[in-house]
Amino acid sequence: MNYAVEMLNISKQYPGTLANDDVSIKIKKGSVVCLVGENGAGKSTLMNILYGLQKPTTGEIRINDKPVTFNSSLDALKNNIGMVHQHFMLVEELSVLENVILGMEPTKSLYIDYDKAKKEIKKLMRSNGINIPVNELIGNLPVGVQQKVEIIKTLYRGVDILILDEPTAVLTPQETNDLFKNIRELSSQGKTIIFITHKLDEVMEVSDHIIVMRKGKVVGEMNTCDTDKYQLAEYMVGKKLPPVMDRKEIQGSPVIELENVSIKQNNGLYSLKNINLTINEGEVLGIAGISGNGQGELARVIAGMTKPTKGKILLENKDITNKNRKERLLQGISYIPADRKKEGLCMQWSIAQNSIAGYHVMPKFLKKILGFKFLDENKINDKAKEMINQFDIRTPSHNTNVNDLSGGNQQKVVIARETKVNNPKLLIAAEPTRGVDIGAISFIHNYIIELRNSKTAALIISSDLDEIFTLSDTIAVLYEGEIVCKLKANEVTREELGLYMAGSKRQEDIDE
Ligand SMILES: Nc1ncnc2c1ncn2[C@@H]1O[C@H](COP(=O)(O)OP(=O)(O)OP(=O)(O)O)[C@@H](O)[C@H]1O
Repeated sequence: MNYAVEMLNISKQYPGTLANDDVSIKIKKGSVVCLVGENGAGKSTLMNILYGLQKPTTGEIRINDKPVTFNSSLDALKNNIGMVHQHFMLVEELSVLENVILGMEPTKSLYIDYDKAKKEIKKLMRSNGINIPVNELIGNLPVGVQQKVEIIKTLYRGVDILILDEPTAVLTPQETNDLFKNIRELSSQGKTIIFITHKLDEVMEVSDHIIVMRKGKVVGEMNTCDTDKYQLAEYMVGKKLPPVMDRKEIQGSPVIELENVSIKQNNGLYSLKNINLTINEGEVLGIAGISGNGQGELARVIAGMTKPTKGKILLENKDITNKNRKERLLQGISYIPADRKKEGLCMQWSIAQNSIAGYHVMPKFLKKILGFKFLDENKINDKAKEMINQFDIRTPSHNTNVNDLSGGNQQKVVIARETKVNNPKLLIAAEPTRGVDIGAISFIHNYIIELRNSKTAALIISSDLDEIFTLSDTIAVLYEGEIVCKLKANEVTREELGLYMAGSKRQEDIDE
């Protein structure tokens, strides 16, 4: 049999963690294979080994029947293997063209032959149904388009085997559809695609074959046509997931109120325009909408990271418009940011240090959590161990750097800190389950509803409509910085919401 990839008896030992434990996989040429499994199962490690970023402790790799040894990703590229990471490796200040040819610039009489490069890239784009302005700066492009640039970059390098690590985590549904079209096109050209994801609908839609990992081992393999997403979910978690918790009926008073809040940017455009909204005790308000329509700004203006140009913000009837982030934190506003690496964690700090990061300079919190107004390492470690247990954070120790955790486990550290240290009156959670496995999603969803049942108000921003429907009492849609509808979650359908997300406005729903 002609396999594109064979990884045989691969083990990878990190200090304290056996990330891959005698893993063997064989991948047929031209197939689309999904690699699934719980957080920390070893999926990224296995793919980083295939891409030459990590060396296996033991084991063998064969590409197109030939044994290979990789010392770096350059070796992998020489064997026509490419990888697109969750966090793109593009230079924002350079153009699409410059990024694609970076390190592989064609030359003519000692100068870069941009015309030749442009022709080649345009040809690649045409044959893959991709259309991107090649002279545009990367920093000006939406993430979905940046990802296409990453794919074109790998194809420019002649890649036949393409690894995509959670490629849809940052994409809108439309961008995800486009990506799947590209994947099908590439597979029909004989390219082999390996796709890591936690989203089971995507697995069922895009793959031919599925490999399930748990605790460093391959625990199952199947053809996609022989399973369904419910069976797969059970396979991945090893048990049935608990149902979503019942909601208590709560007649709460307002926790947070926004009155005509606007943010005008330097270019004169508004990222938020006349936002009026109230979230009551025991209410989850879900913000739906295609990302880039003001969701990030809304979270940040309430958290106190940015100031509104106009309007008022009230917390329990008190004006907090001019209070900064630290003051709002002290008053009970917790914030789980969408990007855990940029805003949620100090990546070089340990879990224990991150478990109180931000709060560590506030004596009031230190007294509340540790019993003292100063830092006591033993108490911090105990607190971190408690969080590790409650949130099932997979790590060898509380002293492990968060940089060495798998993506989903990093996310759990942020959620644990923002909900356990602060006991929030208002929880702002942007994409709270991004990169998190289905078992942990179920835990986090139930945990947010438990907080809501004990009267916490919550603002949930999510590009995943299933998540919005699961968590919300009320749903609002943001479109171009404005709230275009606000409805009870049980009175709106997905289809209706889709229309509002595309900009169709219903004023009577906004006037409360
Ligand atoms: N550089 C590293 N040093 C030490 N341990 C690491 C390192 N990278 C990963 N690990 C550990 O190896 C294990 C497997 O991690 P890996 O990132 O491969 O999991 P994953 O299946 O991709 O998880 P996720 O779905 O959360 O992304 C985890 O326990 C993680 O903490």
